Order: sequence, then structure tokens, then C-alpha cells
Amino acid sequence: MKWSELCIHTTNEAIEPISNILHEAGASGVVIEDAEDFAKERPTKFGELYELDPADFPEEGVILKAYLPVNSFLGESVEQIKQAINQLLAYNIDIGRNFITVSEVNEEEWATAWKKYYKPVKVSGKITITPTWEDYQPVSTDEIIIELDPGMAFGTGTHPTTVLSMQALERYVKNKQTVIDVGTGSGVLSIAAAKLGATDIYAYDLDDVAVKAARINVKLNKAGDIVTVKQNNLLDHVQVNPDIIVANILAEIILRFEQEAFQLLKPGGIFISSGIIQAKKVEVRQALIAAGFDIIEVNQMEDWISIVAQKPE
Ligand SMILES: C[S@@+](CC[C@H](N)C(=O)[O-])C[C@H]1O[C@@H](n2cnc3c(N)ncnc32)[C@H](O)[C@@H]1O
Repeated sequence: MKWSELCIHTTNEAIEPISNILHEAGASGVVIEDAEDFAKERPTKFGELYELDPADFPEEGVILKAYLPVNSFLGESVEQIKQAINQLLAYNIDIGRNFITVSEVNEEEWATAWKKYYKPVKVSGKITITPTWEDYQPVSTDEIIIELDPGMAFGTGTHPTTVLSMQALERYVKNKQTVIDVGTGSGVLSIAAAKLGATDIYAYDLDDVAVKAARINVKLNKAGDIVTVKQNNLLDHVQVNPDIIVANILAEIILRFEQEAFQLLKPGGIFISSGIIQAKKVEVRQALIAAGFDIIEVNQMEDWISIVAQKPE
């Protein structure tokens, strides 16, 4: 199928309103190439992409790319998009150069375009995540490599909430332990637990797309024998008593099962919770204490919090 690629050179402040206009016009996905993203200083490689290619970014401003099917309405759609963008001036939104080009592309080209931005990333002291299509060579002998194809599931491994979870797993997982991963997404945390020495791992997700992606990634990383992937709501009907439970899920959801996590964990067991926004930190911390946990770590990356709690011996 043929698609039309619309390239709009604009400004940072116009990203959101123009993205809305493009979505309303029927665009399937918007790619943002922001000159500031390339120039941004990165204090550490943890959780960040590296080796960004300057050729993918504009020298200044922002380029938005959107994809519309080529059909007889295309001309009208493009005209409507142009008019709607010009109307933003009435709201004092700086639309910058507002230089618009339209070209034809093949479906395969744009469906896989995002892949070029997904590079190997060192997310913790030992763990590097690499997409399946990159030929990555380890830099040191104790480096742990996780190969991922996230597909449509959450979990490229580079999100701050995942990185915080993975760094905590690296500190707490010991050989031969049992780990439960609640909200496994692409399976990345279960695979990390397996590569860190756990030998009995249960990966649960409510979403069947995630379950499929996790199964593929677990196999890809040769962890199929020790990781059981299952569609499940939180810890419902789980009867395993783990050494560690990891859950990178929103605070509101953590607050639904912290008591169950406490019941299931072995004495001395660790509950790693992540995906918590600042505003929810105190509430989650208090709920964990009320359930019986001792708080042993509170960590932060960008605006995200992760709490590590322990069930007393
Ligand atoms: C933020 S993602 C984390 C993915 C992965 N663990 C990571 O760290 O990158 C949260 C995942 O939790 C899953 N989820 C949401 N509600 C759930 C529930 N009630 N039971 C199980 N999984 C759930 C979502 O489908 C999603 O895959």
C-alpha cells in the first residue's frame, strides 16, 4: 500500500496542536524530530539512547512527520491540515517556518521507521538491551545482553521506570531465586531476572499483545525453560511464594495489590515497585508500610519514583 509522508517544519511549542490536527486528519502516528533532543546533554548513558545520527534531526526547530493513505481525498486532507495549522497563529502559537512537503512512501518503510531510533542501551552496571536487528558486541566479559523486539508491547527497556526496576533487580536478585513480574509488557524484567541468576520466574500481564511479545522475547533470550508467561490480572490466583516481586505499573495499580504481594512473598522477600509519579510517592510508601513492609530504598529517575520494600524475616 502507498502512503503519503507529510513533513512539517515547525517549532517546539507547536508540536502538540499540530500533532492533534494530524491525528484528526487520520494520520497513523506522528514522528517528532526535535533539534533540541539531539543537542540535549546526557549526564549518563543509563536509560538514554546514544549514537543519535545528526542526519535524523533538523538544524533548528522541529520536523513532524505524519502518514496518510494515498487516496482521492488526499489533496483535500492536506489542504485542511495547512489551513488548520495557519489558524494556530490566531492563538499566538509560533508555527515557525511552517514549511510543508508531501511525498509518497511504501508501507514497510514507515512501519519500520521507528526502528532506526532504537539502539543498544546500557541500562545498568551490567545490563545492555539491544534490539534483535542490531549486531551488538559486548564491551566487557560480565556484560549481560538482553535482546528485544518490543513489537506493540510496552517495554523497549529504556523507559526510566523500567531502568529503575532493572537496576533494583541487579542489586537484589540472587542465584536460584523465584521472581514474579507483574505487568511484564515485552518481558524485559523477567528476562533480566533470568540473566541475573533467578531460576523460577513468572511473568504476568493482562494484555494478550504483551503476553505474546513476552513469550517471543523470552524464547529469543533462551529463557523459555525458566520463565512462565501467562495472561493474568495482577496476582489473582497466584500460589507461588517468591523471593522477589517486581511491578513496573502505575501507582494506582500498585495500591490494589500491595497486601497480596506481602502475603505471597517469603519472609525477607523484596517488593520492587516502579512507575510511580512524584505526587503518588507518599501514598504508595504509606500503603506499603501499612501492609507490613519495611522501606529499604526510594529511587528517582527524571520524574519517576521506584520504591524497594522488604517483608520482615
Ligand atoms: C509500564 S508497563 C511495564 C512493562 C515492563 N514490565 C517494563 O518494565 O518495561 C505496564 C504493564 O502492565 C500491564 N498491566 C496493566 N494492568 C495490569 C493488570 N491489572 N494485571 C496485569 N498486568 C497489567 C500492562 O499491560 C503493561 O504491559
